[in-house]
Amino acid sequence: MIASHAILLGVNIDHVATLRQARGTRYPDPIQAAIEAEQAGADGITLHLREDRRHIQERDVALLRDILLSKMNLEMAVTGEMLAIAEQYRPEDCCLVPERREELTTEGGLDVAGQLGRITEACVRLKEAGTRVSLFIDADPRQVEAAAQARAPVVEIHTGHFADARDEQRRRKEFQRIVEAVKKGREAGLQVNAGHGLNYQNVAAIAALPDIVELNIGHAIMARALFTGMQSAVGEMKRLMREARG
Ligand SMILES: CC(=O)[C@@H](O)[C@H](O)COP(=O)(O)O
Ligand SMILES: NCC(=O)COP(=O)(O)O
Repeated sequence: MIASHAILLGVNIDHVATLRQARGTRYPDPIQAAIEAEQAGADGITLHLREDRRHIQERDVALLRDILLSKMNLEMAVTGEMLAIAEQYRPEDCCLVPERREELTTEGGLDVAGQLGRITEACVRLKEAGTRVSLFIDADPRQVEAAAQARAPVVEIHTGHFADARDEQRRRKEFQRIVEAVKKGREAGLQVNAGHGLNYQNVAAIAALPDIVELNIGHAIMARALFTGMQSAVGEMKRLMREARG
């Protein structure tokens, strides 16, 4: 069997900041989490600067910009404020996500097809700032096609519906949707990433898909790290992904 290319892990550190913001203290510091995650093998650090600043703060973005040895994947809404911040800090990657203040976490993918002009403008603006744009989209071929039309080089397929599926039939259906979306993305010449809700139990099925380049995983790794430490939590996720890829 020809081994497919290695799959990369972007570690999302949002929820270290959630714990910090819970009391407004200076600890735990997501900066330390990022450094430890990189030392444990993270191929990149993902952070979501939300409009409501519920966890990651702009200070975190600024410090990590100077500290990271791997790459920064800055997740953000498609707003003038966030585009200006991305132009200021120039992360290697910028993942455009939908955002609603009342949401508990990201609920769905970005509707690229329904706002193609606006998303295309954002992609052009970020490319001019030297940032590689990724669009966080549902496993929907129509959204994949729209992402290609918007000239985004990367898409990140939302795996939350697969992760949240409560029965095997639903999980298989959501998984098949992801398979189709990944195939569509490759056919469109896009880099295809995936993320949201992935954990130590469900990651292998997604990591085994040979055309996926990168997984962005945060909540499950941070939860595990609370008990086993970051080195072990990131290392175990990398091992599961490597084994799944073969
Ligand atoms: C886009 C995505 O799936 C997540 O990275 C998102 O950032 C989750 O938002 P919270 O980190 O606020 O749960
Ligand atoms: N884009 C997905 C991400 O960065 C992490 O999502 P989660 O693992 O915290 O659900």
